[in-house]
Amino acid sequence: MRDFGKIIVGIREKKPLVYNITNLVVINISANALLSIGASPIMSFEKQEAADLVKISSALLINMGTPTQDTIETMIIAAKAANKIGIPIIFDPVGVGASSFRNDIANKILSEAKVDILKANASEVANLSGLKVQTKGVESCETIENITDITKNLAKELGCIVCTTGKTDVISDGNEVYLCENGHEALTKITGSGCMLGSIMGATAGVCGKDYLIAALCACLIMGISGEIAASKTNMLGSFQVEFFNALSIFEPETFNSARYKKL
Ligand SMILES: Nc1ncnc2c1ncn2[C@@H]1O[C@H](COP(=O)(O)OP(=O)(O)O)[C@@H](O)[C@H]1O
Ligand SMILES: Cc1ncsc1CCOP(=O)(O)O
Repeated sequence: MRDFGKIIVGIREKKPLVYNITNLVVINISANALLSIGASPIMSFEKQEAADLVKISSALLINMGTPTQDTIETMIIAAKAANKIGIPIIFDPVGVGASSFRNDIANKILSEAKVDILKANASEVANLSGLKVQTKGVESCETIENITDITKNLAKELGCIVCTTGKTDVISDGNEVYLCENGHEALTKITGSGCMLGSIMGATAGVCGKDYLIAALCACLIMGISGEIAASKTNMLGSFQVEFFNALSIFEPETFNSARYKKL
């Protein structure tokens, strides 16, 4: 089962600090997702402390879900500091394609910083790839053909790992491609599933050495399997969220026995 078990144990042992500059909708659930898996969260928007926070963190998560001029500046400062000391950056371009403001922000971040993992839903990945795909705010709303090739090509173009989420998650470094089939539809009915996945990717990337392809795949498996476990306990969406956190908190190396993924 590759090194997934080692990653989950590593998170519990190291308790990696994940510095989240994320959106206002998910700030609490993302912090709780990290705590549930055994990592440590810090959430901050203030540029004056960005460089100091990077110094003590194992990974940086940048999520542009509720962008403001100020937070974007903080993201750029933090990202440059992260590049300097070599901690991984996970970038979630939430809602790119919905407004030209968001498109400009995503392009600015990608041109001014070296992102290690770009994690986005299919509409966002398609838009970043230059396809004019209809987007419904922050949700993916079209089935995009050839998403595997689009993901691989974007990874090659950006020189980073790209993880496209959906019923099947596609993860590529531009050469290798993994497909992760774990997950549950209930994950699409609560806000913040994709955002929590980005934060969890911060935890996996923070303990995986430099193998960010496996870190991204591992986070997708953790998310998908935990979603499946939660859905097996309840069909109520409120309880689903509680069960999802419960599943994260008792996730063990053996839990990866339910992993459904393949390498193309
Ligand atoms: N139809 C689906 N069935 C099962 N799991 C899904 C489905 N759609 C998305 N997921 C899972 O939900 C999580 C969030 O993905 P997604 O909804 O694409 O992101 P976002 O919330 O950013 O739009 C991922 O772990 C993904 O695998
Ligand atoms: C609803 C909403 N609006 C701005 S950010 C956000 C949360 C999006 O979270 P996710 O893309 O993970 O569902």
